[in-house]
Amino acid sequence: MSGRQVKIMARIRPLINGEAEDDGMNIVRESGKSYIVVNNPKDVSRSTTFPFTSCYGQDSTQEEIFQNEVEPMIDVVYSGVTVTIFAYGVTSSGKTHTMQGTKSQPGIIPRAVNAVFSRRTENTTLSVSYMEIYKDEVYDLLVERENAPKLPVRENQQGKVFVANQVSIEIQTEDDFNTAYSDVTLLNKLTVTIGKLNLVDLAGSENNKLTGNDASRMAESSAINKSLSVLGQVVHALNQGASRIPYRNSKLTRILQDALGGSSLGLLICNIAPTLKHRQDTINTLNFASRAKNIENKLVVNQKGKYIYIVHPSSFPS
Ligand SMILES: Nc1ncnc2c1ncn2[C@@H]1O[C@H](COP(=O)(O)OP(=O)(O)OP(=O)(O)O)[C@@H](O)[C@H]1O
Repeated sequence: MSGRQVKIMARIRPLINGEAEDDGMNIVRESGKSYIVVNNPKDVSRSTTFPFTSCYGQDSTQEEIFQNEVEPMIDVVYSGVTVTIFAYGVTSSGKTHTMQGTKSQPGIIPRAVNAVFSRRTENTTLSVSYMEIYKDEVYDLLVERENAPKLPVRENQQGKVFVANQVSIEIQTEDDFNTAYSDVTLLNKLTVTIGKLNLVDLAGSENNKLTGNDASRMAESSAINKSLSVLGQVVHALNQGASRIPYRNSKLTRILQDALGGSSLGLLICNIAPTLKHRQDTINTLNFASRAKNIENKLVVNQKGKYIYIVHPSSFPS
């Protein structure tokens, strides 16, 4: 992580649902560097190349991603460092597979929880809370939806940002976590915070087509669009060492301010689909990553919804 606060990596998912192999993209590895080349079938000379510190191809495994990218970060969590891991990409690009996975191919969240439990001492307790950001307002998902009040985002005297009035439940075992987790997975999209480890599964980004005349949907799209766009600006500003980081411009970045800033480490995973059909989405996602890396590009993103799930370990003196 030397010096860089947010590392950016890419993962190309395998072909699914009868998709045919085509020459949509390939990974080039040269002199210790790796690049994703997004091909332009009409004009090969206009293919686009995106450099990444780490690229994972269609045959990558959940295990190697966890071992290479995530496990070293978990090792520092108990030493007090905040780590935030984001999965970003369009619908069906593999975000949920990467973060959550399946029973036979568990992803980052269950592996990270397992790793956190295995490093826990007798004096550590874990509790969970979870919340949703919807139209830039925060709701408690442990409270019945109809009764759920908007939760205020506050700052304590030390300037630490927190979500006030949140319900949290203690978990004693990994099974307790799995029970809570299986409930929350019904909710589609989530963020997990394990103490000082935040695992963030952003909802699908897609081209921002604000069509139709459904005012509520348009408000939703535009709030989501803004929060992702601000996230890009925050990641970019952190990487640049800027003096002003625009955390306050959205609830998502405000809540993650403590996680993203200071001495924290981050990993942004860009999930992409392999075929030419997804070419424009892929370019949008990689542009998002590039923007964070200060490569000149434009960003147009949209996102459907956002849920946040938090596990807090606390240590007590023995
Ligand atoms: N690395 C992978 N290996 C095997 N299958 C994968 C992989 N990545 C994605 N898939 C499969 O591709 C499909 C879409 O992936 P996934 O549901 O993770 O996408 P998503 O980005 O979370 O989409 P959405 O934003 O719509 O929730 C799923 O059926 C998933 O199992």
